[in-house]
Amino acid sequence: MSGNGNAINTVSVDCPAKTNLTLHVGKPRSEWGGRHELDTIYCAVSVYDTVTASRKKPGSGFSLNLEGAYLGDLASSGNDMRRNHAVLALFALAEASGHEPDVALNIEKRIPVGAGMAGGSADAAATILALNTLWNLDWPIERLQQVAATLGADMPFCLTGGYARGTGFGEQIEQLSEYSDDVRNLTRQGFAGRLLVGAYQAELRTPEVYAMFDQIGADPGDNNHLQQAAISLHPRSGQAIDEALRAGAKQAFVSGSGPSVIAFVPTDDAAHAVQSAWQESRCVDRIIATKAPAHPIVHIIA
Ligand SMILES: C[C@@](CO)(OP(=O)(O)O)[C@H](O)COP(=O)(O)OP(=O)(O)OC[C@H]1O[C@@H](n2ccc(N)nc2=O)[C@H](O)[C@@H]1O
Ligand SMILES: Nc1ncnc2c1ncn2[C@@H]1O[C@H](COP(=O)(O)OP(=O)(O)O)[C@@H](O)[C@H]1O
Repeated sequence: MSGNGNAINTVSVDCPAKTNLTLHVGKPRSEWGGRHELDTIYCAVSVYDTVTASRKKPGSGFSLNLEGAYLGDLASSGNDMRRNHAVLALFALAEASGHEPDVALNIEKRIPVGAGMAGGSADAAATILALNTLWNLDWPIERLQQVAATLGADMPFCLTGGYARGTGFGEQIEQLSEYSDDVRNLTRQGFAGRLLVGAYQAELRTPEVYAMFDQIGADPGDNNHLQQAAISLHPRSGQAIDEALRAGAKQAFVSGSGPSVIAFVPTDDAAHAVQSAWQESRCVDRIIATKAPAHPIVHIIA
């Protein structure tokens, strides 16, 4: 119920994108549908999609509206709305909680699509968090993560943001405090604070990147074991990493399955130098300046 005890009709959730500060990939497991064993440190970054969920007339079904200047393959008229990850999350939580999916979903997309930043998983997590309030479920995060884990490997993390260690196929989450040894160690290495995202119009399909990893493996010393596979499929990402490190980035790497590149830039000079290097070499299509870590934000609208 809202503060004055009336039924809630509209909830919106800002949900951040994710990157992987480390991503160690093991063997594919048949019992996980071929997904690989992972040991990863997830980190949410302050590029947000906003999902707004509003009640609709009983029996009227769901609706979905997408907004944003960079919708990638979501913009094509052929994109099946029922396969949108936010809609899959609506149906999964409706099923788990015994509700009808009579909800209007509006997604304001800012997270690059197919970029290795879990934009789809962020929208699914935002939908779950919005419905948890809209339907007055008030379920604990662990129960919501159980529903999310049925939808995708990195969805459970998107419900909490911040930092977390992911194991299993990425769905087993251990939240990490900013003061934990893991995070302090990564912060000391420069994996924190101000960053630039080098984004692309091109998208990489996650299964293809993992399949390429199975073929070519990882370079020794790569924090992201999918990095060489992503670069082999999208060489401009490798150029962006080289340009960023040469210009003074503390860390630069492919975000998850890519193609987007994350460059941590601790000073104004480093940020300006990386921005100029990327613009002059035209090795990225779009630059987003942001920071890490970040967390989802729930707003009760009406
Ligand atoms: C690579 C990572 C790193 O965090 O994220 P992105 O960079 O794509 O955002 C994740 O593992 C992506 O998670 P997610 O995109 O949810 O994957 P899912 O939908 O569960 O699986 C899509 C496909 O990716 C491959 N996959 C995914 C996870 C995993 N541990 N091993 C895999 O081999 C499988 O081919 C699977 O069928
Ligand atoms: N709400 C959504 N936002 C982004 N992508 C979505 C969404 N729903 C379904 N998808 C599909 O998921 C694919 C992967 O998108 P995304 O999660 O942004 O990338 P990644 O898996 O690389 O992090 C996209 O190509 C798109 O077709």
